[in-house]
Amino acid sequence: MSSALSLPDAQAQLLALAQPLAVETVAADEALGRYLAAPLHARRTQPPADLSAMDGYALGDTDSHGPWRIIGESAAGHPFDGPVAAGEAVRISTGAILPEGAQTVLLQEDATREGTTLTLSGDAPVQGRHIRRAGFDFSEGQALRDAGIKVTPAVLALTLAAGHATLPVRQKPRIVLIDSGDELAADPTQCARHQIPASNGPMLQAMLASLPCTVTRIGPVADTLDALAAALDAAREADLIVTSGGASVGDHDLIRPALEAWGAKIAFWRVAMKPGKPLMVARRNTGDSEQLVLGLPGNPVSSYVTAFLFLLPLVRALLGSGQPLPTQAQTVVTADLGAGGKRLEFLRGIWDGNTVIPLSEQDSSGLHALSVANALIERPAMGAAQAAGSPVRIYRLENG
Ligand SMILES: Nc1nc2c(c(=O)[nH]1)N[C@H]1C(S)=C(S)[C@@H](COP(=O)(O)OP(=O)(O)OC[C@H]3O[C@@H](n4cnc5c(N)ncnc54)[C@H](O)[C@@H]3O)O[C@H]1N2
Ligand code: MOO
Repeated sequence: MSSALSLPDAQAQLLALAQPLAVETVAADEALGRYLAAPLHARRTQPPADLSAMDGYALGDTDSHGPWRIIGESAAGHPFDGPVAAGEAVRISTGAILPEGAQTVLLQEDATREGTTLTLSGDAPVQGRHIRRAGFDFSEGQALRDAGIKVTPAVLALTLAAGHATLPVRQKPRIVLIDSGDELAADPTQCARHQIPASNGPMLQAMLASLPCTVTRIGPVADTLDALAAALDAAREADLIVTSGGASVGDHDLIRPALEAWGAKIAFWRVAMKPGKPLMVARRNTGDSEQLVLGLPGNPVSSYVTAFLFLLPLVRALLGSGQPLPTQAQTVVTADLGAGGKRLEFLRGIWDGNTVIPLSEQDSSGLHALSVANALIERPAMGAAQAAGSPVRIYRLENG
C-alpha cells in the first residue's frame, strides 16, 4: 500500500488535471445547475427608485398627526406624477414608486379614509418607515457574484433582476460509462448463477443525473483486452470516460493494461481509503484536447463512494465549479467505533438530523446497507477507538 495516495492528495491531483471545458453563452434559465464562467455584474440598479414596502399612503410629512389631503395614487407600474407636500398624502401600493417629497409610508391599517381626507387611527407615522431605498439590493456596475458559483434558482432570479437574459457557462461534459466484467448480466431478470446484474453503470448514471452532463453507457464489456479496446475506442469523443471494475490486481483486472495499450497515461492508481482503494486516474492526449479516464473499483459500494468523492467533484470541476468537493458536517456517533485501520475508512450510516448510526453491514459490495444509508462516517486511518457519543465527521448522501 506504500504507493497509495492519501484521499486529499488524490483529490487534489485529480482536480489539477481537470481543465474546465469551453465557455458557451446560454439563456439564463438553461444555465440552472451549471457554474458561472465569468463574474456576474449588475446591468441595472435594483430597486431603480425608492419604493413603498407596504400598501398605504405616502405622506409629505411625519411630524403631524394629520389629517392629510389625498392628492392621487402611485400604483406598481403607474407612478404618481408630481411631488407630495406637508399635509398631503398619496395612495400607494407595495412596490410602487415613492412620490417626490414623501417622508414615510403610513400603513392603511393605521389610517381612516373619508373621501379625500385621511386621518390617523393607529400608530403615528415615523420618518423613513416602510420604504425600500433605491439600489439597496444592488447598483448598476456592482460585482454581484464570482465566477465558479452554481446557478441556483436564486442566482437565476438575481441574474434576471440584474438585467441579463443569458449567462456564460461551461459546455456540458460528455461522459461515457463503461461496465466491465465477464460475470455481469445486462438483464437483471436473466441472470445465471455465475452472473450478477450490472448495476454500477445505471447507478453512476443516476448519480450524474444531478449534474449537467451527457452520459452514454457501454457494456457490460467482456474481460478481454480486445473488448476493452473496442469500448474505449467507442468512447473516443468523450471528455471523460468512467470504467467500473477490473481496476484491482487480479488476473482478469485488465483496465490498466487496456488503457496503456490505448495510449492513455496512468496519472495515479490506488488511494488509501476503504472502500475505494483501487481507484485509477489516467489521461489521453487526443491532439487538441485531453481525455480523462476515471477507473472506479467494481465493488458497488466502492464504486458509489469513489463516484461521490472523485467522479462528481471531477464533473463539477469540468463545469468550472469553484468548490467542486463535497462538504462535511460534524455530528455525534451513536455506537462505539473500533480503532481505525491502515486506510481512511468511510462507514455507511444513517444520519437522523442530530446523530449518526453506523450500519452493522459494512462490506463494500453490500447494496442493501448502502440503500438505507444517508451518510458516510469518516474514520481516520490508525485513529483511536471512539466511544458512543463521540464527535465524527460525515458526508451526507442524497440517498436515504
Ligand atoms: N489480492 C487483492 N485483491 C483485491 C484487492 C487487493 O488489493 N488485492 N483489492 C480489493 C478491493 S479493495 C476491491 S474494491 C476490489 C475491486 O476490484 P476491481 O475494481 O478489480 O473490481 P472487480 O474485481 O472487477 O469486481 C469486484 C466486484 O464488483 C462486482 N462488479 C464489478 N462491476 C460491476 C458492475 N458493473 N455492477 C455490479 N457489480 C459489479 C464484481 O462482480 C465483483 O464482485 O478488489 C479487491 N480485491
Ligand atoms: O477498497 Mo475496496 O473498495 O474496500 O472493497
